[in-house]
Amino acid sequence: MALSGKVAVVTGGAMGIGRAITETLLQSGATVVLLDVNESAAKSLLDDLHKVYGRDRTLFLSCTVESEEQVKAALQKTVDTFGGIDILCNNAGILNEGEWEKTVSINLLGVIRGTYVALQHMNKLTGGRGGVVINTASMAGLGPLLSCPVYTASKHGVVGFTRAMAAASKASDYGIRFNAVCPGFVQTDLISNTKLKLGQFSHLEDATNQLMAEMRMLAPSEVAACVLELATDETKNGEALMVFAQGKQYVTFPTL
Ligand SMILES: NC(=O)c1ccc[n+]([C@@H]2O[C@H](COP(=O)([O-])OP(=O)(O)OC[C@H]3O[C@@H](n4cnc5c(N)ncnc54)[C@H](O)[C@@H]3O)[C@@H](O)[C@H]2O)c1
Ligand SMILES: CC/C=C\C[C@H](O)/C=C/C=C\C=C\C=C\[C@@H](O)[C@@H](O)C/C=C\CCC(=O)O
Repeated sequence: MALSGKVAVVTGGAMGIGRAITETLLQSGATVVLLDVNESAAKSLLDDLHKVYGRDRTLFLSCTVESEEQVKAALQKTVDTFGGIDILCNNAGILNEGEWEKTVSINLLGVIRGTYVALQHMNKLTGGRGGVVINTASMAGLGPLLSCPVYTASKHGVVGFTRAMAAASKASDYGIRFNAVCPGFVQTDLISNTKLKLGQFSHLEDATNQLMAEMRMLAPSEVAACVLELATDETKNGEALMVFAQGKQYVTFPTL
């Protein structure tokens, strides 16, 4: 299988897109460590996964991506348990325009934190074995969602950070590829009760619902399949892969 012998870490791996990524990577032969704050969801998922994949290829570690200490401990535990890290999926994210600082803290700072801590373990220049980092951005990381400006900003930041890290890694010979997956609307808890999550922009919910209807919904597994493509195609570095109901498309960015 494509990922046999590989060790993957998935943040926000207990639910939604992260759960689908976890399952897809396991199906491809990887060992998966899922980090999440939702212990009940994670433990329920682990029970299901153990029945299918056994107990030796999955591990749940309670960890918020907002905490440097917890992320460092979780990734060290991963290395101590499984010998290294080959794939990091910075997937954890929230939608909350009312608590916009928390949105930035999780969606953007959490991606930066996970990347920088994992770099210490993955970088070939510091004893790592290289690998790939896949960041879950959004179509809102490529174009503005009028009802959630801060979420949009956080996801634009994820795309920019991913592309810059890809260039830095290539120029520095870290041996690590960096890519972003940019889904449209996906049927998960994140898009439930959006009116509450839009804060001062809740009056724009209808416009977003209209866009949702136009773009139609994705299943989490469709996003996970694109994550697997970015993980296994070693020609992909610095890419942003758009995923929408009609298909998928790599973004062509302007050359400055
Ligand atoms: N659902 C969509 O329409 C959509 C579209 C594009 C991108 N995304 C992005 O996909 C990612 C996953 O979202 P989802 O739709 O699966 O939502 P979800 O709410 O179903 O899952 C998010 C997971 O992240 C976990 N999480 C939240 N805060 C955390 C933290 N501080 N530390 C660790 N884990 C944390 C949650 O417990 C949950 O398990 C997010 O980055 C989101 O922005 C979602
Ligand atoms: C309320 C937010 C819910 C979920 C956030 C999640 O990340 C999903 C995002 C899904 C889609 C985002 C689309 C962003 C589109 C913008 O670029 C918009 O300004 C363009 C409008 C229509 C695009 C169609 C077109 O350009 O032809």
